[in-house]
Amino acid sequence: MVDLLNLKIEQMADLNFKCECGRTHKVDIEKIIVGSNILNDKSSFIDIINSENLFVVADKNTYKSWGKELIRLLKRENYQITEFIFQNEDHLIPNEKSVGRLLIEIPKNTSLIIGVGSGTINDLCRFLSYKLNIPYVIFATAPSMDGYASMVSPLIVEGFKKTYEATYAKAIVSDTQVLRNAPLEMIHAGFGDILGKFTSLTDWKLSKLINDEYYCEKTVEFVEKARDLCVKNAEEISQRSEEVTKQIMEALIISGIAIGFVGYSRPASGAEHHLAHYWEMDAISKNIPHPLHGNSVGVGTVVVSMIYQLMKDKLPKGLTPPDPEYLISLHKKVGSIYSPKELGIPKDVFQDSIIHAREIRNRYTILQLAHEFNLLEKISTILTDKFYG
Ligand SMILES: NC(=O)C1=CN([C@@H]2O[C@H](COP(=O)(O)OP(=O)(O)OC[C@H]3O[C@@H](n4cnc5c(N)ncnc54)[C@H](OP(=O)(O)O)[C@@H]3O)[C@@H](O)[C@H]2O)C=CC1
Ligand SMILES: O=C(CO)COP(=O)(O)O
Repeated sequence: MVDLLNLKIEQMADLNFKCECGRTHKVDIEKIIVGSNILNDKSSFIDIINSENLFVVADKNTYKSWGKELIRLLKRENYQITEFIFQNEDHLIPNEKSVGRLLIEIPKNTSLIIGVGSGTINDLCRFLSYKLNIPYVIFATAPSMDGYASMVSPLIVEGFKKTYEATYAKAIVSDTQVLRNAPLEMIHAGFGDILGKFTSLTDWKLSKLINDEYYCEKTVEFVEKARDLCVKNAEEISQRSEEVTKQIMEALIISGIAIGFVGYSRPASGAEHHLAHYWEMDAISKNIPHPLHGNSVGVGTVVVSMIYQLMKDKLPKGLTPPDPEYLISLHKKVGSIYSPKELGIPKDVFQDSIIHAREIRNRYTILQLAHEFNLLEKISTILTDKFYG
């Protein structure tokens, strides 16, 4: 039996074991690296790039943060490289236009796709890889979300954020020297995505108790252990030490692995994600900027924990919901935003999101339970007053 809770991150590559839950859990990722100054020691990752014709994808910022240096190194190693750097003036969106652009640019003889970036670049490269059946490796530039190790790609199609089946990265390569220098907001976003596990795991348990949904205790413990290590060191996050950056990155990778264990994003994504997706889609539909995914999830986690409090006499026995005051205290330690108003979510959008966010995914969460008790309007009014006055 695999001692899941005591594996080092690099030992999680290529896992395959039969779990007590009855399912076989797998990780089809050949290599996971969370190192330091790794371009100075190419032997740690170069074996993974055993293809000749590379298609390297980055955007303006990620090219600067790591892409340029990586491309220079790969050229020195005589790989054939076609590079495509998104030059968007605004935020790059994982939508039809971006997927189409990559399809236009990718050479026919590409044998490996290399993404240099965080969530959006990773999802675009993963989707391209899946559709074209060409492996991809992600060089991660920010510890901002938990999708590096997952096998799904949330994309915006016709304005709607939907999670598409995709594939694992062949390898995840990250360097704490690069990660710790990402904008602080992105590090806070990663922490927010990790905080989200307080409510996503509670929603999963809720559905197990109410609907007898499949539930894996080992997966839950695996995610909780990584989450709790980050939480323990929350105060140090803004100092960007290599050690804490590594803990955040590893927790994010573990959360992605948990998605793969289960086959869909249940361990990582509950009502807090549905609120975050709702806010993001609303902003995209109005062509206005939106907060980073993880920053929205971090706020959504506080909001959802308050919904749990408001619903406490309706919860099944044995469910322990997260405490909003505790979550707020963690945000304060980190210095991250915990109020939807401060995050820039318009009052009317917040009010509607409490009522309608449950509709964007077919997943049982506290929002669904509140809907069944006809309480969503009331909860929406209470929380809107609380945050917006
Ligand atoms: N597949 C999955 O399971 C998951 C996917 N996601 C998805 O990930 C996306 C969010 O990812 P997230 O990483 O938060 O945001 P983005 O990938 O959208 O990144 C925001 C911007 O930050 C910039 N950036 C990245 N790294 C650096 C760096 N080191 N230095 C300077 N700038 C940098 C980039 O530049 P620029 O401004 O030039 O664009 C980037 O576009 C969402 O679409 C979300 O749905 C989230 C969780 C799980
Ligand atoms: O963002 C995710 C996990 O952090 C993916 O979640 P969804 O399945 O809700 O798109």
